[in-house]
Amino acid sequence: MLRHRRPVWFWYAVGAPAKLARILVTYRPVMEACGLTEPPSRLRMALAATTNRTAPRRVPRLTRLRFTASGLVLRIRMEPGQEVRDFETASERLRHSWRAYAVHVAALTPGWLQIKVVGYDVLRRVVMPKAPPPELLRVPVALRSDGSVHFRDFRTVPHELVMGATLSGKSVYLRGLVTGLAPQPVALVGIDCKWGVELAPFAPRLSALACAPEEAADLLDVLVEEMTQRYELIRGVQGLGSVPAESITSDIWGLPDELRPVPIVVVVDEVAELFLTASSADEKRRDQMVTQLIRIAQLGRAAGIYLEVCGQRFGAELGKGATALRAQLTGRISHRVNDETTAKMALGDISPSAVLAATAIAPEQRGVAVAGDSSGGWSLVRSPFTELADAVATCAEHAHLTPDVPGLTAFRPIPAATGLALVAADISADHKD
Ligand SMILES: Nc1ncnc2c1ncn2[C@@H]1O[C@H](COP(=O)(O)OP(=O)(O)OP(=O)(O)O)[C@@H](O)[C@H]1O
Repeated sequence: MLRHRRPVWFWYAVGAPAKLARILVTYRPVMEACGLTEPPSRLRMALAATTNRTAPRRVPRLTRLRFTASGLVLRIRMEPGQEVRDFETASERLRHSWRAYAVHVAALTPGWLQIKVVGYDVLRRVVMPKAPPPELLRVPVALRSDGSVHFRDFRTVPHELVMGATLSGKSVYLRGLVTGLAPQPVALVGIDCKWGVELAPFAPRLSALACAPEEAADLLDVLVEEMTQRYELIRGVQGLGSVPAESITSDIWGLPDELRPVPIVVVVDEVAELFLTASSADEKRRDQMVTQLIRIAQLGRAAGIYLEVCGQRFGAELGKGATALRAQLTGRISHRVNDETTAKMALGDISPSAVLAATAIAPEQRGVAVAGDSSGGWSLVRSPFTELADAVATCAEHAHLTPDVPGLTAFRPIPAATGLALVAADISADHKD
């Protein structure tokens, strides 16, 4: 992966035009050499026989070619008898034939497919493409190896598990996520049993923070209570006689704007700490916490409560409830892991090739991860490097947006009044400058 050391501008100035010329000139011979042609039709063969010639084999038609920041995208019409898997199997051969860094095949409509020819290693130095207008709860968190953007979309994938060995890039990934969510009307809740070292710097933008297992247990109880109240609200609105049939809702998103509670994103850093016990009293608390986490994972989506759970390892050996919780976390991100078992914990139920890809991430590829979801799809991604100072500055800048969730007030790390005072001080300092 770290072979191509040419700067990105080289791709625009030299690589892209050269690649275009190579593909156009060699398209037919490459298709033939890669076994992606089909025998001619009977009519063609008959016509050719009348002139004593041999009819050429049918080549899938290249109908469109588009430049992107990282390569070229070919739109291809397949010949009868071909399927997308033929091209997927040949992708390594196509890659070498066109001297590309990577080739990704994707199905379009029946009979059509797209081939992304990636010119260089886009994950070596992550440059995110121009951001589309921000959408609520949809944050561009990483770049995929095919040059497209990987979004953390809480409305599509409500809960996610982020795994990785120490120094693999989990915190940088979380920083990017928090930075993306900070300007949105979302309540951020942190559970960081590493004494708060990872999440406490974001305190101005957090509606609640727990830095010890005892606090985490209380906070989770409050979150479950909040979830229950939201369900009661939804049920109350459903029960109103005046509600037209088309407005009946089963989650907070169908509620009228003035009634809809603010979505809550709960970030749990180092989940294994929640499972650790030293005494039988701890065990009771642990069981209660895990049950509450599982309840949020099972029922939170409709109530607008989402989980982002991070850890170095997350398997059955953590104790009762660990596998049940993991099964509810649909989104999976696995950074470099120390052993295959850990990769299997994160990605085993997604695809064996995803497990292989995660175990192949080298220690120097910090921030590189395999992103998968339970649909079986996965891709290699890398988050852009976000400095802690930048993430902290974004949180301070948007401190005034921190929603006041009444149940969470006791856990708010910086009381609302102080947060506003900080912003006011910031603004007056800016004016003086
Ligand atoms: N996306 C990235 N791009 C470039 N460098 C990165 C990236 N992610 C991580 N790094 C580098 O790796 C270092 C460690 O990353 P990070 O602190 O996120 O690891 P971690 O998995 O949270 O480790 P720990 O579990 O020990 O806290 C960072 O300080 C940074 O230098």
